[in-house]
Amino acid sequence: MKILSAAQTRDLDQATMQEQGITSVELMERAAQALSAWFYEQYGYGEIPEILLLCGPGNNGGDGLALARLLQEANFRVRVALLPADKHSTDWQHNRQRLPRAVPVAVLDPANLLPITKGTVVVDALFGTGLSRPLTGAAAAVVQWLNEAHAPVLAIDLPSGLFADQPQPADSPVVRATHTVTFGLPKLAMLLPQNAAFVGEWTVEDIGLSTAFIEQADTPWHLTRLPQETTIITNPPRLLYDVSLPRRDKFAYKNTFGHALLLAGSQGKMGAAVLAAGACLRGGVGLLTVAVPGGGYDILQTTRPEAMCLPDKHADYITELPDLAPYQAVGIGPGLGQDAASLAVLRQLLRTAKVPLVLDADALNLLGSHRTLLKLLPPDTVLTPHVGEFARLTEKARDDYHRLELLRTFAREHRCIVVLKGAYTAVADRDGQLYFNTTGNPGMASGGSGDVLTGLLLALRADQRLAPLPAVRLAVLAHGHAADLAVQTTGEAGLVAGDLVAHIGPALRDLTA
Ligand SMILES: NC(=O)C1=CN([C@@H]2O[C@H](COP(=O)(O)OP(=O)(O)OC[C@H]3O[C@@H](n4cnc5c(N)ncnc54)[C@H](O)[C@@H]3O)[C@@H](O)[C@H]2O)[C@@H](O)CC1
Ligand SMILES: Nc1ncnc2c1ncn2[C@@H]1O[C@H](COP(=O)(O)OP(=O)(O)O)[C@@H](O)[C@H]1O
Ligand SMILES: [K+]
Repeated sequence: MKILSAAQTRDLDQATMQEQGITSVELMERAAQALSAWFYEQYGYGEIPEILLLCGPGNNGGDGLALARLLQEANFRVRVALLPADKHSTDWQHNRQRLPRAVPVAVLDPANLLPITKGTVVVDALFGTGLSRPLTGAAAAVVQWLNEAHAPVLAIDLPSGLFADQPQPADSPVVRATHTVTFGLPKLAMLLPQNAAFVGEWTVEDIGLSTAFIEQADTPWHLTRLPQETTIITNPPRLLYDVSLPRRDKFAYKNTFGHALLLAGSQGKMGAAVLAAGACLRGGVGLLTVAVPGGGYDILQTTRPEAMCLPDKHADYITELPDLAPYQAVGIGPGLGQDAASLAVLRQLLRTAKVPLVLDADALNLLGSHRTLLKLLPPDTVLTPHVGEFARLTEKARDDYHRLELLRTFAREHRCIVVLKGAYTAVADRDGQLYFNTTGNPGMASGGSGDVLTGLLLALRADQRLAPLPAVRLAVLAHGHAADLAVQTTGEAGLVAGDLVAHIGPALRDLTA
């Protein structure tokens, strides 16, 4: 799925009207119907004493007016408050006229904003994708008043004051919504941690926007999602995959799935090696060899009997690079430590490897503190930094948008695939395209989750049937999906990295086309 800019979103609306021969008012009606359906699902009859709709002067306000009518018809108690304005959009005027007289309408007086009654649900229909500058004056006063009321707020399309695709000044007011319902496609702003407090939970409502337009639209931003049922009616329903694991051939041989080498662990951090090894095995690798410090031999052999083990001559950390000839992919980093000897192993690996590499954790920290090594990265190497590790590889980002630019630039410059881990993990490839992952949950924010991802990436990079980018997108999607399956029994607090390993199998089964 693609993510479009605010300008492209406007063109998409136009293209939809032309393609389907409908007016903008009809499109607005679809939006309002989707919103009212959201209300019915969220709140039963009589559950909310009142819905207060705050409407701006443009089509976002028009959506609000149309929604007010539909909710009134469905017997919700509604009240409309208009932002003072000299001009209103044509569709706004149309829906203002259609609003039943029974709905009380007032114009907001920024100098005299009355308290919001407890229990009232507020709809923020002030501004959407048409916001052209930060909010000031009356609009800013209304937003501040709304935020101070701490009422439940449903934002239409976008929380007012938030730009869809670029940062707003730090001190400019933005509505803090509890929920945002957006149309057609998510907006870039919704995926960034810096906007989480404004956007709240979000959902995308399908209003039948032109798929032909979306298909041809040029954008660097994409989403990776679980398989979706086709909207075309087929019997049985067909699934559309963003990325998938090919089925295994009846006569499959372990070579097809590759022999992977994992270099991981140091004294006190053998758990990272065990978790990554477990994930690699559950990820379907043909054979796995794990190079560990000498002192980690028994641990690895006991916990992961399916893997072969190469103990280093040093007891506490890895000092030697094994002969790489047998392997189809190599992973390095989980629990590695940053000893000078391990740095030398990393350098030698980068110089000599002819197979796909996955670099994580301390391997990234070593790269960050010895940046001349970056020149040695073989093409399509996979790096899996979290935000802190990424800053060590590049620079401290000004904000989340700047970080995305640094990410795309880094991936292009070093011709590698960078997996920037977070709630919406972002995969950047060497062509400058970026894919946000949509699976996973906050239960993953505990030690070892990243090690599991490294192991799974290693397995899928060793799989001879998968190209680099699809393998990485699939690993990230499956990792989050494993967590979403596991959390159903463990709960978020109780989710540990080992649960992710245990659910990789079912997650990959769901992603097998
Ligand atoms: N165009 C369409 O066909 C559809 C549009 N939809 C809705 O329309 C919205 C976009 O509508 P518009 O393009 O009219 O834009 P908005 O309603 O988001 O805002 C535009 C209006 O706000 C004013 N404005 C912009 N920035 C301002 C600021 N900082 N301070 C004060 N005034 C400011 C503009 O001059 C204009 O009057 C979407 O977010 C969505 O909610 C939906 O109804 C779906 C269909
Ligand atoms: N709130 C969250 N929602 C979804 N995924 C998350 C969340 N927090 C962390 N994750 C995922 O968990 C993993 C954590 O990896 P990392 O930061 O390396 O931690 P660790 O080193 O403890 O394993 C990443 O894949 C990240 O995307
Ligand atoms: K809004």
